Amino acid sequence: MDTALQSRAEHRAQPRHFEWQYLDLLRQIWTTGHERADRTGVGTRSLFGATMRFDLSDNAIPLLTTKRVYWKAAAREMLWFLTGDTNIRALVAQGVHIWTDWPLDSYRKATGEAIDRDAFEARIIADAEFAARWGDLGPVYGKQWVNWPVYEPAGEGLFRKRPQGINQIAELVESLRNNPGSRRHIFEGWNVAELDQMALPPCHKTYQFFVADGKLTGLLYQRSCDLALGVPFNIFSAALIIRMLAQQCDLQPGELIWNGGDVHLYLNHRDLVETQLAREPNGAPKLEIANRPASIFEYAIDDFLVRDYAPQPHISAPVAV
Ligand SMILES: Nc1nc(=O)c2c([nH]1)NC[C@@H]1CN(c3ccc(C(=O)N[C@@H](CCC(=O)O)C(=O)O)cc3)CN21
Ligand SMILES: O=c1ccn([C@H]2C[C@H](O)[C@@H](COP(=O)(O)O)O2)c(=O)[nH]1
Repeated sequence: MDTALQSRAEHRAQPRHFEWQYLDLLRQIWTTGHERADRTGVGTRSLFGATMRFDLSDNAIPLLTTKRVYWKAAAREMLWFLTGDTNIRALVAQGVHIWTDWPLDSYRKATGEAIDRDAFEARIIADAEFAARWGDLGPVYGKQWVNWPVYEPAGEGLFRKRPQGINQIAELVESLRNNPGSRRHIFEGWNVAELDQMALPPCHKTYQFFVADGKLTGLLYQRSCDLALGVPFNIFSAALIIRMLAQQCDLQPGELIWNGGDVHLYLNHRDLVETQLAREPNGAPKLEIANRPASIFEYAIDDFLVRDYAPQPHISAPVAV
């Protein structure tokens, strides 16, 4: 940078709070989004193609401050993905309810039983057989990330499934360590052949990474984005996996770049949108990772500490199933 530019940059006012990107998108979609019917029957306002960038240096973490985000639920979900598990039982046992509505909906439709969510979750925890039958989401994120199925030729035009699939996360750690300049640092959830077995096809489907100057930057492409409920979790989780990968690969955190495809607000989120847009961001939350486990698969929830997070009150909103 020439010196004139540099000194101008140094004298620039404080950068805008990271959260304005989110609030601006919320306002833009609510006021100008394309209104349409959607799969859930709720209806949305929608915009196609959006980007947000978050600086992760100095432990900064993109956790919204204009409403409380239950980041531990998102962190537990991320750890659950990394185990390869796709059954909600382990989540429900930890008090994480964000995936319960989909198996519950299938169960109600299949049996006609008008069971409520708490009773369904209690049965999932109490009865392992019931959980195996009704709690599985199919080969969603965790399965594809750490055990992407591989079929090998078995002669005479037949194929056999390899006992162990591809662990994309383990391979990514190796490639970041051994070939940082690669343009192939990707993990992918969109297994075309298995989409029809999934409770929901992946939304946060593609993650790509970039190493420069000892820093790890990650880009998430999310095809479908519930801006009010899903995205606050998704940006936290994406930042979290960048931080875990950086730690495992002796890199510093760089940036998170979030790219949304169909970014939408459900029509029944009006109260949330109006309440949240009347608030202003405050403070700079930090994430500390208190331990360095031997591998990316060995983090525990207590390894993650969020500091300087004093958000405004939670705003509840219904989830479209
Ligand atoms: N319509 C829709 N939006 C989503 O965000 C979403 C889906 N469906 N289906 C699959 C997963 C599940 N995810 C969810 C589901 C629910 C919440 C939710 O209700 N969040 C509330 C309360 C969280 C809590 O109680 O821990 C929130 O205020 O963040 C968030 C993400 C993200 N995904
Ligand atoms: O991590 C997630 C998972 C899901 N969503 C949202 C995006 C949509 O509102 C629904 C998925 O519906 P599709 O019809 O499959 O697009 O869930 C999210 O924002 N984040």
